Amino acid sequence: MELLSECKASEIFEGQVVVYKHLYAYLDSMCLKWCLDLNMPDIIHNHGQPITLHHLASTLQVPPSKIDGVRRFMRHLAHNGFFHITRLLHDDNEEKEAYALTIASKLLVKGTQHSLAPMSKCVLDPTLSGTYHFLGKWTLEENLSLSEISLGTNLWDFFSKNPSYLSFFNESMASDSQMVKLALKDHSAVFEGLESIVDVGGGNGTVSKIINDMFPKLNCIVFDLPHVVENFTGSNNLSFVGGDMFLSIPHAHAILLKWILHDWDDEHCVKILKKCKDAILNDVKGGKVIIIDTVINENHEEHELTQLKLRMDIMMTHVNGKERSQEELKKLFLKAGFQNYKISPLTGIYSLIEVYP
Ligand SMILES: C[S@@+](CC[C@H](N)C(=O)[O-])C[C@H]1O[C@@H](n2cnc3c(N)ncnc32)[C@H](O)[C@@H]1O
Ligand SMILES: O=c1cc(-c2ccc(O)cc2)oc2c(O)c(O)ccc12
Repeated sequence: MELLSECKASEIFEGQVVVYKHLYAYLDSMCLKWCLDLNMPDIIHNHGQPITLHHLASTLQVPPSKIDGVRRFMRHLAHNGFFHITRLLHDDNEEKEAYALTIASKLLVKGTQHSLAPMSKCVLDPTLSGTYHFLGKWTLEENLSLSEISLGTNLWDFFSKNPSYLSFFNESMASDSQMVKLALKDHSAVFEGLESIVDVGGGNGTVSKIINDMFPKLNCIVFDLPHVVENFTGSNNLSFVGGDMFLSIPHAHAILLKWILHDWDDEHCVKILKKCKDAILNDVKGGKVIIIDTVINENHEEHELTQLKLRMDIMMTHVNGKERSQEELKKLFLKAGFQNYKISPLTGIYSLIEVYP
């Protein structure tokens, strides 16, 4: 039987485009990796003005046979918003194409405050990204996370056994957290009046340092697994404490969970939230859990934003986590014994949620 006998040829070709777009989508990621491996954003930034293909190729010492390859990669990246192609008048009075940074590629320049280069390097790392070849196996294996299937151990144990990956991951999380700094500026009221806060799963303390800079009198405790925090030292109002959030969380006025709940399945989330509830000092008014996480809002946001969040949802299989809708989060809050919550959009991918006991 011909499955498509009822369809017009044009519809079949549209279907082919859908399939091929998905099939080749990983090449977008590979081009991004190419661009970072060759330091393109830094080279253009250091050049101080749009750079011609010839100049780019000579800076990189690209052999003549590959210069056209560079042009094609740059064309692809420009088409996807990473570079502007402008025209420069050369000494010989001839106009030449030149590449300029866009906001997206400025975010990939290394060593700047808002650099997402560490995040990109981590996500594109062959060992970590290679785990996604096992999604089929993940589906058929009861309970196991993708990391357990492909790396042989859960992600947090993998990091404890591979310290270079741990700092790689921490730096990538820290680079994302600098973006949160931009967003929190307009939401500083959530921290007002608090005397202490525990940043659960706070990694190298980037978010806590941001909050501490905004509120120097606020006592911030970065709480993470012992091997994660063992080499960090705090300062006046910022300290690092090692422990396990499933056992006990230090007491404070507020508990912060940034990018924690989406790392876990519902059962673990309820356990974490119950421990948070126990940790909120009950002799204070205004005690709460502050959550910074991704919330899927399919019917009320741009298609592209939902698409990104749904991709992240697939990514979370590496720890058996997931991205949730407001309704799914509400169920977790109520199950953990919380009474009330308030969700505000923060940035593109983040929402800010205050949960009250
Ligand atoms: C996705 S990272 C988020 C880091 C940080 N909150 C941020 O957004 O930049 C999750 C963090 O949870 C920590 N973590 C995992 N299991 C934990 C546990 N049982 N107790 C405390 N922290 C844990 C990890 O070590 C890691 O730093
Ligand atoms: O951006 C990431 C990337 C990871 C990641 C992907 C694949 C692996 O094999 C390991 C790590 O994990 C993340 C994560 O757990 C999170 O909460 C936020 C972002 C990312």
